[in-house]
Amino acid sequence: MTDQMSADNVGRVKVAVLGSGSWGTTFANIVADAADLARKSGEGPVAEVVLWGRRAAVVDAINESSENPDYFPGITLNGRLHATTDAAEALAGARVVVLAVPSQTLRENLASWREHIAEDAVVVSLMKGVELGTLMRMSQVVGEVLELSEKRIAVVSGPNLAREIIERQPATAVVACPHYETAVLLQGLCKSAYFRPYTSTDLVGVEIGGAMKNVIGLAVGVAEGMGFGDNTKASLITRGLAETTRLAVTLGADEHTLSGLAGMGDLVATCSSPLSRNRTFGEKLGAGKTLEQVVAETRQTAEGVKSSESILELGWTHGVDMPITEAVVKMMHHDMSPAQALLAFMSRSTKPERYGV
Ligand SMILES: NC(=O)C1=CN([C@@H]2O[C@H](COP(=O)(O)OP(=O)(O)OC[C@H]3O[C@@H](n4cnc5c(N)ncnc54)[C@H](O)[C@@H]3O)[C@@H](O)[C@H]2O)C=CC1
Ligand SMILES: O=C(CO)COP(=O)(O)O
Repeated sequence: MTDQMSADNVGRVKVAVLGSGSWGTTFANIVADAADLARKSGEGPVAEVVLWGRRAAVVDAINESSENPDYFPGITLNGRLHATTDAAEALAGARVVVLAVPSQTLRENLASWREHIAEDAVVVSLMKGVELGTLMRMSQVVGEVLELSEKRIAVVSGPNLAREIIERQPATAVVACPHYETAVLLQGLCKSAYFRPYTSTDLVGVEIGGAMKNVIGLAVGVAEGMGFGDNTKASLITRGLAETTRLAVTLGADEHTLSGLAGMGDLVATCSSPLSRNRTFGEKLGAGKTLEQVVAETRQTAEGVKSSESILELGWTHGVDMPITEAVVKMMHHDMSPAQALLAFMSRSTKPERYGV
């Protein structure tokens, strides 16, 4: 897709969504529904959506009965959605490539997909994590492995609990790309009757908001599991947003992004919803289960568990104080009990409400 190309002269666009888990399936369905709307109205680009998945049984079910029985049994997907286990087939001719795999496997996935990704494709990350070791945001991993300029890398993020959106409940999101026209084009591809995307050029703010809300969601879940009430949870959400904003702004984000959909919006959705995997993970831990028990019970990706470590290191590297993230890391990775983590958090030295950047 060239920089000059606009939404008006694109016409048909092949969109490959890689990853047929909870969010990949849901996002593919959004784009297919958006294409139906565009087809009917004659306005905007019309996407042909191909979903790649690892498991043949899931792919067959999508193709034969428009259902993903592993994640959303009983929900009818858009009938035009086509699925395949062959990444080369999914990627052939795709001008938009959407990535929906766990953050920590992205690098190895991209290495195997790279040769099939068209040179002019725009690559969109749906992931909310930070890579362990490199401390890179997902768009940075994409840029490094695929050697893409940032103009061809975008992110979609926001308060988007997949279960609600697959039921076609109204939701909003942010499509972020430093190249504004690309963000507008992608906005057109996923705007449906129930999904309203806004544009942003602040990739850093949108990605840090998405990754951090998982960590804060874990902390709020722990508080819930320990039996604490709304004051405790509101305090964690608000101080979590302050922590998120400190980190994001230090990394170059616009402060306003963090009070938008990809910051506060997603934080509120995740921290309030029993549908959130991160919040549920924390809740089980807070209620007294061991980390091993909770890990064994968790089938879907709870990104904050691993990303809490990389995010804390990122904060430390840039001299950002991250007390909630630190408490989460101690519980997730250093055998600290929720009660000990709470004590450590509450007994820190007192501070002004606003400090740091
Ligand atoms: N589920 C949700 O409501 C939302 C999730 N996200 C983000 O989307 C990303 C993906 O999450 P979900 O789809 O929810 O997770 P999921 O656990 O539901 O699905 C992950 C998918 O990746 C596949 N997968 C696992 N390991 C893999 C590997 N090594 N190579 C290739 N594929 C592999 C799984 O088979 C599965 O299809 C995460 O970063 C998450 O934070 C973002 C917005 C909403
Ligand atoms: O990102 C999400 C909501 O926007 C999904 O949250 P969980 O990964 O915690 O389920």
